[in-house]
Amino acid sequence: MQTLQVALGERSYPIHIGPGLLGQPDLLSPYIRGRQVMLVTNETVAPLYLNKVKASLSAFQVDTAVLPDGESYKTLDTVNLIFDQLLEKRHNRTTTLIALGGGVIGDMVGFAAATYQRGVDFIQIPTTLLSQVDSSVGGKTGVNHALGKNMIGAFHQPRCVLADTATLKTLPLRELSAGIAEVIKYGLICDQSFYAWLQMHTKDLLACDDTALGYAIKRSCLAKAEVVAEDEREGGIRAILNLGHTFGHAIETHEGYGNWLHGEAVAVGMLMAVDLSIRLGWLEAQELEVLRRLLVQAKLPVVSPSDMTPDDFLKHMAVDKKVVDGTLRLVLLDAIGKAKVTSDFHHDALIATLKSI
Ligand SMILES: NC(=O)c1ccc[n+]([C@@H]2O[C@H](COP(=O)([O-])OP(=O)(O)OC[C@H]3O[C@@H](n4cnc5c(N)ncnc54)[C@H](O)[C@@H]3O)[C@@H](O)[C@H]2O)c1
Ligand SMILES: O=C(O)C(=O)C[C@@H](O)[C@H](O)[C@H](O)COP(=O)(O)O
Ligand SMILES: [Zn+2]
Repeated sequence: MQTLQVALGERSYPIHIGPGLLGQPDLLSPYIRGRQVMLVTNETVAPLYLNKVKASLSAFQVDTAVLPDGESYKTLDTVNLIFDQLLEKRHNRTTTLIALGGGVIGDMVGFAAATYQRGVDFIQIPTTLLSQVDSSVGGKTGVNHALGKNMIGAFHQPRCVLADTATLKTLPLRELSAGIAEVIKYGLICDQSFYAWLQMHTKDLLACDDTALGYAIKRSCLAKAEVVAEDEREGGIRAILNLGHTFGHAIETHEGYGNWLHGEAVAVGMLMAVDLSIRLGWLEAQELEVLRRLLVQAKLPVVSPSDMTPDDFLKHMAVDKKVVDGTLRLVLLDAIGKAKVTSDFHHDALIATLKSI
């Protein structure tokens, strides 16, 4: 097991990464303050891992909520099902919510924890690659709105993150690929040598090789922990974690939540960000092909949805959370490993990118 730390003063917390961590009581109990625990998962993950986690919590009053599975259920109505359980089982302010599942469960449970009785503790047990490298860390929680991704939410940090890499053995290949998209993001925004490593080892990640997965998860969490420690609430630098997301969220919203996986939409979005950075003269032209090859290797899409026009993109991008006073800001690259948030691009260049990808 490897342990990283998210350094946020009194809200600091560990990220434990390794195989076989589920079912170890000592990794969870130090982070549970009261006697009550609400273990929340979904219909797919429950038969796989719920009993194992529950068995490790025998010292507590454990209640469970099993939610429907899918991005289309990442809504206030589904979060309300968590509140129903919490109230029916009389959970008080010392309760701890535990999110067992992918990013959809993590985001919703985090939001329920941020708002139940004005805020209670929660723990992340991520079981997808995407949630182990990204969504379980950093405290962004929330739900989707029909008009925009993650539009309702709160910053609320978990008390600890337990990433059992053995759970990835049951993950469908398409979901593994979606997680690799966020891993590639870290190479692009802050680590050129990790990006080069990914060119060599993406096939190992797809084959669920323990060493490769362990390294990629650790490197990604380290990058995210550093950025979050510097800028917890996205006043500045944290926005680089949004590379490809302004385009990607537009795809997810337009296509209907769940039809394009988050990682798939981000993959095409990153290609757009690289294409635009090249058009602006900031990045070497060859980088578009390098990224395209890597995404293809990772079995990710490299073309935007056939039914989306540039106007469709612009409509959705206009509600992006990085928009300031009506001005769109994008995360673009000055070099591989060097991202910036900028509004310094010509509208025609953006349209050319939207048309060409
Ligand atoms: N909060 C953040 O910082 C942040 C960061 C990135 C993404 N996100 C959000 O995360 C969500 C995507 O997360 P995701 O990719 O984990 O998707 P997901 O939560 O929908 O999980 C993907 C699928 O895998 C299933 N699953 C989970 N673990 C499994 C396992 N071990 N074995 C078999 N099946 C398993 C799930 O039930 C689901 O069907 C999006 O809503 C995105 O917006 C949030
Ligand atoms: O943690 C962050 O900050 C991120 O931007 C990570 C992203 O991968 C993630 O998809 C996040 O939920 C997007 O945030 P949003 O603020 O654009 O909704
Ligand atoms: Zn993301």
